[in-house]
Amino acid sequence: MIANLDKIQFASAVWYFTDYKKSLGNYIVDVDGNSLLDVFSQISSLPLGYNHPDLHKVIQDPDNQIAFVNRPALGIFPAEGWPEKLTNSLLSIAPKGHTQVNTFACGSCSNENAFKATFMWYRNKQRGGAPITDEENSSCLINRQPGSTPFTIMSFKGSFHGQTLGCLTTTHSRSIFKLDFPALDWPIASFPRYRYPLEEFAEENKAEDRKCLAQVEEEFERFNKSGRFVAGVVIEPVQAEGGDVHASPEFFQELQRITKKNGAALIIDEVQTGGGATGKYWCHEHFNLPDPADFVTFSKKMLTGGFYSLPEFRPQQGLKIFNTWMGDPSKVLLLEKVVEVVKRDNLLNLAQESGKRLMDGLKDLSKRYPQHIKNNVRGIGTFCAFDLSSPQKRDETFVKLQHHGVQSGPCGEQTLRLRPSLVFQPHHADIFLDILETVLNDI
Ligand SMILES: Cc1ncc(COP(=O)(O)O)c(CNc2csc(C(=O)O)c2)c1O
Repeated sequence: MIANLDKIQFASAVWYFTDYKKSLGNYIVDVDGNSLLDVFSQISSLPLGYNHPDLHKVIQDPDNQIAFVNRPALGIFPAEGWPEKLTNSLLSIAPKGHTQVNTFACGSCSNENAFKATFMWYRNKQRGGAPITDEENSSCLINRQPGSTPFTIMSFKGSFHGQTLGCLTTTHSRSIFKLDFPALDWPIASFPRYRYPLEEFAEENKAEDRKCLAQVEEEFERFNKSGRFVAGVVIEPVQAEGGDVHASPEFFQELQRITKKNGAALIIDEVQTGGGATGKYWCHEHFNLPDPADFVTFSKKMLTGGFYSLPEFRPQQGLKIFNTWMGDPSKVLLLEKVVEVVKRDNLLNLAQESGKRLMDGLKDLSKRYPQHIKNNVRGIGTFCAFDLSSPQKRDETFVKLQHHGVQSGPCGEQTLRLRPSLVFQPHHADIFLDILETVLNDI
């Protein structure tokens, strides 16, 4: 099957063809009939696992079929009832203080448009109400200032924000994503790298926070002095592709203060951390930020891309935060049902309960197999990860887990990350941990 696909397109990234009829709940089934406990869930994008009956009902409902058949250009032809759909789905689970939401196709599209909305907001602040000049309108058509601005977005080493060109400039996780592509010269600061166990290295890790925050301040000063104004800062609550790298609530609280002090926007990229796996819909809500983030971008488990933004970031004109589809109402119909099921079945609490079972078990295995699992087991809810002793051992463990019936996911240099769906229960954690121990005795 891969060979057949490869006749049509590059297919070497395919892991295996999947039987989406037989895949069910937490289990993915390949076309050979092998059933694996899926703790990766399509790169962390399945909210309710495979073939959830409530989602099938959404599609079987005749009132909904119209939305699946007629995909609207949402920016100009929304269907009757669209505001209510957005209210019942996305706004019903919005981060505290957010009342505005836009939908887009994917995570990259959401981050790209958050960057654009940030640049417009920053330029309008500079204008202070002055009219747009003819020189601005003519110069931007040929990519020249003043119409094209010299603004930048600050990002962090190890980050991942997408592979479209603007996002790619803010992505720094793996060279394979960056090689051969042009990149904009935007500021890059360091994301904290902690020593574990955290309780033993509290002072060292606080010093690490201070060092990284000082770099943020330095980059603001360096770029603003040169007129390459930093209009926004984009950051993941946990750097996922970069290796599930965590930072303290205090780091994020201080980052928000520094960002505000420099007149820039804070863009929190919840594409991978958002959607409930951390026990809250929004991971950054574990950080008790003093104020709402200016933007919260999302995709994956939310089934639609998009961003929440504070009212001051609304565009002043049409067609600037805009594209043909602006998302997909059929995905928002599914999301509406997901939100209902998460509430009905208390799945955010389940993520906390299953996550605790995972973390306790992983910490126990890291104590009993220190030669294989490093002592930096980390996670929030089921958004967990552990490091093997080397990239090679990580890869070997990944393959042997697969052969023993577990589909996990690699990230960073030597990390295995867990990204189960929200229907993952404590007994699934036990099954995973038992199989992991079997594999640890075989690597
Ligand atoms: C934190 C964060 N921000 C943005 C993105 C981009 O989302 P998509 O464009 O892939 O939907 C992602 C997507 N994650 C992702 C995992 S592997 C991958 C890839 O392009 O290879 C992408 C993300 O994790």
